[in-house]
Amino acid sequence: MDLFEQLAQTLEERKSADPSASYVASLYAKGLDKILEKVGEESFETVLAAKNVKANGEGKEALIYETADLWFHLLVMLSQLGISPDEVMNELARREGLSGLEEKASRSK
Ligand SMILES: N=c1c2ncn([C@@H]3O[C@H](COP(=O)(O)OP(=O)(O)OP(=O)(O)O)[C@@H](O)[C@H]3O)c2ncn1[C@@H]1O[C@H](COP(=O)(O)O)[C@@H](O)[C@H]1O
Repeated sequence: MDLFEQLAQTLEERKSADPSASYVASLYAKGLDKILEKVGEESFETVLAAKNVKANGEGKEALIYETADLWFHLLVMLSQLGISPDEVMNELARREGLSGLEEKASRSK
């Protein structure tokens, strides 16, 4: 089992956990809008961290930290909506070897 699958299993288990004892359960209890707010916040923080690396060549650890926060909150969002990380992986696998430029050009044909 890979880390995403393992985490997805933990997130599923947290659906019946006490919100006062689990961060994930507290997010579920607050609802999808709160989860989406966290995804937006973590996306913004990831972009800021990446810009800092670009400007100063420093802060790669901060960028890794923020990216982990973002991936984690995306997994919580997917879990809340009943979508497994495997389904996203399958979509990426389907695209493997398909040039993004060719795919975009084929849309207008
Ligand atoms: N990977 C993570 C993980 N990454 C980040 N976070 C939490 O995500 C939150 C994001 O940070 P913020 O500073 O934005 O949080 P905050 O200020 O408390 O948020 P707001 O209340 O302001 O919205 C922090 O509380 C982090 O601890 C995580 N919490 C849990 N996990 C995984 O989820 C599992 C289940 O967690 P619990 O449900 O808490 O047991 C854990 O065992 C971990 O594997």
